[in-house]
Amino acid sequence: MSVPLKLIYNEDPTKNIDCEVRKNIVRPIVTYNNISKSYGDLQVLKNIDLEIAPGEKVALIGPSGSGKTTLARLLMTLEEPTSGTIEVEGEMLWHQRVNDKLIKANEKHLHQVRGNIGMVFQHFNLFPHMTILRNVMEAPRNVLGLSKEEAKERAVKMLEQVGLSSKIDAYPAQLSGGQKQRVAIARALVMRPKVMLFDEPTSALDPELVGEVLEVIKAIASEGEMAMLLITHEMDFAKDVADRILFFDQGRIIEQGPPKKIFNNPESERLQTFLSRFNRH
Ligand SMILES: Nc1ncnc2c1ncn2[C@@H]1O[C@H](COP(=O)(O)OP(=O)(O)OP(=O)(O)O)[C@@H](O)[C@H]1O
Repeated sequence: MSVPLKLIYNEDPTKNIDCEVRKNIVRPIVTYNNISKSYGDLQVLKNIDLEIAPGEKVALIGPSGSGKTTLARLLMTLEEPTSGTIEVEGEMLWHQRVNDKLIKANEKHLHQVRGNIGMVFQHFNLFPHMTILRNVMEAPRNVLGLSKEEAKERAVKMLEQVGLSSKIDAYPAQLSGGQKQRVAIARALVMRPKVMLFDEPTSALDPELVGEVLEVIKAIASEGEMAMLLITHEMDFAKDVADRILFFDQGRIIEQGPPKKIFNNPESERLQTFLSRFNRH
């Protein structure tokens, strides 16, 4: 089925000024359409519209509790929106009721979508009883149905890419936090996702281990193929890696644009205040 191409970010010319991506005609890989999310009386996300282009690196910054993780969890289908839709490659993630008519999401596509999104959280959640190699081979074997040899070949390559070739026979308990997180990254990448979500991947690490993980993510980002949504409190990292920064506050995108603009010429007072806290450190 052909999906009409559209010029992304052109609905509101005030958004993403200077953004290179705007000049290109691309079908977004991820589209949030007027997404709201509430937990009881607490409205955590308010009418979010967001399109991410294939290969685009988007960083979410903002105060604690502003809704960044919730936005990522919705894409992983770990949560359902209260209203609005999310589409991945033009297919929506949930059934929708429009004018009392139920429009069903395509279950087969939903399954594919989940396989196309990799996620790395703050906590690594490795299987403690399996070697590093087995940890990375597990999903290619069980989800993709690859043979043992194929899964092993892929996993070994991935572990090489994150600098852990020498640790393939070790168990998670024998690794540092930074190494564990690099295994978690390899485990997500081995599935060859089209979109990678990183939710504060370094915030549970000792400060001296943060750099090695950020370097690995930067290297992956520079390869260019995957779209990335990065939730981070590391401003220099966001500046280096992202094509576009979204500043979130109280469930809304307050300001967005290329890193240069966001960090050098923030427009809104809220963003200026937020950034001044980091500059003081
Ligand atoms: N399952 C839940 N039930 C109730 N409230 C929730 C739930 N998950 C998140 N919240 C609330 O939603 C708000 C947004 O949380 P979220 O984790 O998305 O923010 P965040 O911007 O990622 O914060 P941080 O930077 O601290 O991780 C918070 O007030 C949080 O307490």
